[in-house]
Amino acid sequence: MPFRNYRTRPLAQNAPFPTDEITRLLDMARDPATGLSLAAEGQVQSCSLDNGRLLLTLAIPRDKAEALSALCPAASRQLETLPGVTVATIMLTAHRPAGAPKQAAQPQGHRPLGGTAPTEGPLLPGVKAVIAVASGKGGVGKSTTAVNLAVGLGMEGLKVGLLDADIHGPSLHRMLGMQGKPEVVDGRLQPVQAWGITAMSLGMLVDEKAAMIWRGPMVMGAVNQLLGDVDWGTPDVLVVDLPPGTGDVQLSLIQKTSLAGAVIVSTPQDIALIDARRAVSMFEKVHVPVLGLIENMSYFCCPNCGHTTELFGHGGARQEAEAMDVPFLGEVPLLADIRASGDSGVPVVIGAPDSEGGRAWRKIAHTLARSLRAGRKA
Ligand SMILES: Nc1ncnc2c1ncn2[C@@H]1O[C@H](COP(=O)(O)OP(=O)(O)OP(=O)(O)O)[C@@H](O)[C@H]1O
Repeated sequence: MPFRNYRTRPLAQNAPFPTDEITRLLDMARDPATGLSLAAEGQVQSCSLDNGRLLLTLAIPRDKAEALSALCPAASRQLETLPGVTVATIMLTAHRPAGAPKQAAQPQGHRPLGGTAPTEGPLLPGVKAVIAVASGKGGVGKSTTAVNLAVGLGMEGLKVGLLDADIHGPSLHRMLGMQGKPEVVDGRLQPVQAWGITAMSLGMLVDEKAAMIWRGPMVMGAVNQLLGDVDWGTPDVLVVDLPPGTGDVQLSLIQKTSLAGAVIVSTPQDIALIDARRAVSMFEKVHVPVLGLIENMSYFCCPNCGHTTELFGHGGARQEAEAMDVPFLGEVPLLADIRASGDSGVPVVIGAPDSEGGRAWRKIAHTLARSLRAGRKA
């Protein structure tokens, strides 16, 4: 079994990952009827050990996903015989079988992390509302917005979950200051508590460099698992931070959950607004209500003299929202404090709730909370 891109963390003291031993143990959980095994079919994407919790991510052929996921519980038990391992979790992501023709991207059925049987049907049955935070263009502050909105909704008294579905660049765990690996209880990943909400990011589970090169089906497999295999409980709202653009993750999320709506983040720059328009139009085409547009990095306010500069122009998102007939939710300035809060893991709505940035996001969270409570569009 090829071991590529795995993180070398000692399993037992000072020992490297015993790759041959892992392969041998996975092979012991072979299906006697078909001869299939995770060792023969899987490619290791990442492998890590933290406080006795082993997390192994395997890429498997898409057409064997169901048969192989059924082997996960037995394979996990085998891995738990390794020294230093108390709980082993196997996460499966799918890839196209070699030589198979490319197909239009389609989300796959939900495949469990080691422990439970495959399930069908809509994911997130206990979640009352799912809100996507999206942007057409990268780097406009979508993740920063998702974090501050989610925590802001929590401050409004709602029970909130936050999912980082930005598979190619997960960052929420850092913005929330989350460390270590999530717990696994009864084969289900437990979201981590931070600042009054619960959150889960792929960045806590796999090697980020490995995830960066994942292609369509693997990305969608990972999203399905983050939705279906995490014990989200019964939050009032699950905020999902999407990757920029209109690709596989957006498609998977739309097909696998019933989205209550999408919030689009843009800077006032023309180029970002053109992409924001594309994002709005994608959600409208699939009948997902656009809850509104947020203008981030709206203007720069000098912390020394208070002078305001409109670095990327100003007011473009408000005009765009009017032109597209979607609500304008508000503008957030470009502030050094906001950048610093993202790096320090303390969201600005917590660290500086009365700063300009803190006030702006709390106001938007208030508007969204009101509309969620009223069960109607903001
Ligand atoms: N209003 C703001 N003021 C200052 N810095 C900001 C602001 N919004 C975001 N940033 C900073 O800009 C950078 C990019 O933000 P963020 O990661 O939220 O963008 P993104 O749109 O999610 O990016 P990606 O496309 O990579 O997912 C981060 O360093 C963040 O701290």
